[in-house]
Amino acid sequence: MMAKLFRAVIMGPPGSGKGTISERIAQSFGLKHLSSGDFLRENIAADTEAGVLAKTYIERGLMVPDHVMTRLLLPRLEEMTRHSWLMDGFPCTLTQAKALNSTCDLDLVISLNIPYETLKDRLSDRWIHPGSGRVYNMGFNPPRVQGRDDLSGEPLIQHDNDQPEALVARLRHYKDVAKPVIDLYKSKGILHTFSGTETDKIWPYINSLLSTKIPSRPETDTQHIPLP
Ligand SMILES: Nc1nc2c(ncn2[C@@H]2O[C@H](COP(=O)(O)OP(=O)(O)OP(=O)(O)O)[C@@H](O)[C@H]2O)c(=O)[nH]1
Ligand SMILES: Nc1ncnc2c1ncn2[C@H]1C[C@H](O)[C@@H](COP(=O)(O)OP(=O)(O)O)O1
Repeated sequence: MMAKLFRAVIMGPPGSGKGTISERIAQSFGLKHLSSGDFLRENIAADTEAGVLAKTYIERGLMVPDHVMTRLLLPRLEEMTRHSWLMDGFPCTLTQAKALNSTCDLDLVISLNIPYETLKDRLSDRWIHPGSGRVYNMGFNPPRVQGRDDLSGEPLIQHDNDQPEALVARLRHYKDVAKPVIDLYKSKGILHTFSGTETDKIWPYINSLLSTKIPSRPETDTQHIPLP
């Protein structure tokens, strides 16, 4: 018999570790990791109508408008009716949260609360493989060969909007738009907030919370794979 499906969202400012923690959750609990940034990049690469539109905003370091995001993501979620998933990067705004609400019932929302200084240090040290979206940090998870992606060997790049000047504006914007979303999930009783400066210290708390909510891997009957 298939276990109950599980749907979760992870929220947090840029650099808070959503991508990093989502990968750990996906590995440990067998949820599919869905990322708004990855969906956008796939659509841009495939030159879809929404992708072409989204590109004009992303290139300027702007948020993609709500109607483009919902047009892009909701059909993908509707295809996932038989899967458990964890969504990273969506919803970002109250309009997006309401649209998501009308498509599915969330079981849990994880909100990451990380000090500004920590975000600034991490992002100024973040390197990305543009082809895959794989993320490195020169201190925390460096690539095996400096400046090169572990799998493809291709060069890594840094985003202009990861630099401190752009980051201040991105964080201010995140705070403004995320607050009503966080309030909404709090009022639904599904919000869990984790604060700290290190992913490795936050992770055990998230892991134990999810262990109480997802007793076994939802789409297989295998045991949790413990993380190193
Ligand atoms: N030093 C340090 N770096 C970390 C830690 N956790 C994550 N990182 C790095 O910090 C950067 C940001 O982490 P991501 O997982 O990309 O964060 P995100 O919230 O998905 O960021 P956005 O995609 O910008 O929204 C990456 O370079 C990570 O490798 C940590 O505990 N310590
Ligand atoms: N839910 C959402 N609403 C609006 N724009 C979004 C969005 N999710 C992602 N974007 C935009 C912001 C970024 O310009 C771009 C890339 O997303 P990302 O990979 O999550 O961000 P980052 O560049 O901070 O690592 O897409």
